[in-house]
Amino acid sequence: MKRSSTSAALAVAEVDKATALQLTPVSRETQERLDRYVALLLEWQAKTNLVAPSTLPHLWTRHIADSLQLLDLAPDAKVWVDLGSGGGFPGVVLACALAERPGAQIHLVERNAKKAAFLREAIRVTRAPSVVHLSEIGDIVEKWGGRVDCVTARALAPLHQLIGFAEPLVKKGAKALFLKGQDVEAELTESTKYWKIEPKLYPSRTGGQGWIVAIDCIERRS
Ligand SMILES: C[S@@+](CC[C@H](N)C(=O)[O-])C[C@H]1O[C@@H](n2cnc3c(N)ncnc32)[C@H](O)[C@@H]1O
Repeated sequence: MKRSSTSAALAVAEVDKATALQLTPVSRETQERLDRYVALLLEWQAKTNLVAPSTLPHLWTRHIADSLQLLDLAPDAKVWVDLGSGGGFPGVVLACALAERPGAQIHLVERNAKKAAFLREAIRVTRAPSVVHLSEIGDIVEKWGGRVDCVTARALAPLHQLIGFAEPLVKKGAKALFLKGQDVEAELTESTKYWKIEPKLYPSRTGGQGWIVAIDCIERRS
């Protein structure tokens, strides 16, 4: 890349980071953790596809603020389970933000060994309170033994499948928070064929056509 285009890219990234931190402000300690996470992600992105390359110039708004906005919807939650964490959204970002909260623990469930290795390294460099489970989601949620306050997922599966993944944890008292795109209404219509749910919908703070679906109670239709 030529020097002028490199500095233009850096300027775009700076503006994006400032925008993200305005949308979802964090403490200085959390920002330092997130900076370490972003540096690691950019290093690994060269060899492992962790996020869509087209989203890299807007990493802070598209991925980090998108993840951070979940915190206000579960302000007292300490134990989180993030399903299909991939490159760490929203799980690693939440873990960075909750690092100072006593008792906070974020479980990251990922079946891809390379991505799980990245997640472990991200936790190491950020010292975030988190555990990586290299596992199929079904195997983990069915035998979940401890407390869980919140279950999250982003870009993992259609909503009716996410509800099926989350059901055992919601039955144990967790609130489900799913980050969804513009087709949320159609996905909700499909979901109600299989599940009795009373979802709440929140528009994404990061703009675009995104929505957050919050569900407190899940019952399978017979
Ligand atoms: C499209 S990526 C999204 C990653 C991240 N949540 C994000 O928003 O950037 C979906 C991730 O879920 C993982 N995944 C899909 N199905 C899974 C399953 N049944 N059990 C565990 N991980 C799964 C994939 O390996 C992949 O890393």
